[in-house]
Amino acid sequence: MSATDTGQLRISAVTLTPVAFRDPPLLNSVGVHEPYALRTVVEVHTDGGLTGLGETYADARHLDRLRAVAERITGLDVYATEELHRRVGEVIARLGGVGGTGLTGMVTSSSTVDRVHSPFEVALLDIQGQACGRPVSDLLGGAVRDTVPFSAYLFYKWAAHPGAEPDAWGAALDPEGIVAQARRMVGTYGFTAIKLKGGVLPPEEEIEAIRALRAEFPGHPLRLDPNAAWTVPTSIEVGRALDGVLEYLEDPTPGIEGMAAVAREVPMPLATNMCVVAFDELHPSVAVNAVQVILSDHHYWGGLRRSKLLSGICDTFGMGLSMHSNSHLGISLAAMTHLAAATPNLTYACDTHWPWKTEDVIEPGVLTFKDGSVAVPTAPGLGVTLDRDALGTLHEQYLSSGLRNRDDTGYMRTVHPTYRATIPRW
Ligand SMILES: O=C([O-])[C@@H](O)[C@@H](O)[C@H](O)[C@@H](O)C(=O)[O-]
Ligand SMILES: [Mg+2]
Repeated sequence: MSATDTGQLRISAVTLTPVAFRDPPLLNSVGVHEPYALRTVVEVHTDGGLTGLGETYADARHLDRLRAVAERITGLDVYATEELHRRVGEVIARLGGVGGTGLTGMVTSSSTVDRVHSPFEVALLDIQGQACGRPVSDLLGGAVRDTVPFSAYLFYKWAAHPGAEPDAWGAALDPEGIVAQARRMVGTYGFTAIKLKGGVLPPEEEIEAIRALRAEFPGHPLRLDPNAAWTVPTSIEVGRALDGVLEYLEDPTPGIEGMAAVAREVPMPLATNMCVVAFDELHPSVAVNAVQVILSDHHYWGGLRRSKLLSGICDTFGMGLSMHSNSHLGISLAAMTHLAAATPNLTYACDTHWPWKTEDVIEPGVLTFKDGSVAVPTAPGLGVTLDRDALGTLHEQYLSSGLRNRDDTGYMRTVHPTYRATIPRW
């Protein structure tokens, strides 16, 4: 009788594969994206022959922590995700130190244990789903929607990486460029909501870009996210100028106190993936009503089940829930889609960097966009399959790229040597 038949599915080995995939020169408040984005593909193997997938960051310190956890979980029952979390905690306590993942290149104090736990938990849920023949969304309470809406994620960008040929998107450095980018992205994917990554140009220019988007897309909810590039007074000014235009304003200024000061004076909800990125930051934020919308992200909120816990907390305290994204691949998109499908109070279109990538590690065809939404996979587990050739190619790319940490600021300095990532800048 196999391990699956007896209900005993134990972890027999873990494979961690860092990969690098091409990324355009997208600008943000701390610099510019390097030619490659880094991710780690996590494969958890079981004695029953099933393998589960997870995807996470690949910055060097994070990878070291993943390796240490991988050694500690052999033999663990795949249903024992609480024990997994405990063991990850033990490993992180032994290794010492916090931070050090270059998560977004932004200020963050996200819990290290949750961040390291996440891809293993996702992989275990993938295995559980395969074992019982149900999609991961069923393990999270069942899909309450068949498709998950995502938003167009616009970036100011250069036409090309220094010394390279222009990419297919071209430059976007003014309102016309941003509107052209939006037309192309909405036209290709059918997105019904639009987010602009700000914090790049002086605020009045970004206000102008948002107004141009409003004129071009009168029915699309709009969001602006300057990643804490503005002071409190500037944030209030921008918030008031965009009254009635934005569905929410994301991280205008740093910190819970600063966000609370802005929230008291602007007409729209404030959202964050910077000042509340871990469970211990929820209470201080709720106490001063710093944010009205949390952008969840299973990669640093501790996986899919802990993201559901976050959704319950948001519900309890009357906060809205949206979803954050960094550069990611298909394993993450599958996990995000299952989670969003099974989270009733996730009422905003989720962020995704998906349109910016041209390479992946999964076999194509399962995750496709129609009218801006992705159909929730119905196959057992996450419903995606690794493309081993692609995985090998992107791993080779990781080795040859020489990149081992995300460093948007350092890369910007190679072009503008005096550049400083000043937060807030305006
Ligand atoms: O990829 C970027 O440049 C974004 O700025 C990313 O790092 C942020 O984490 C993210 O998209 C956000 O919403 O703040
Ligand atoms: Mg953000």
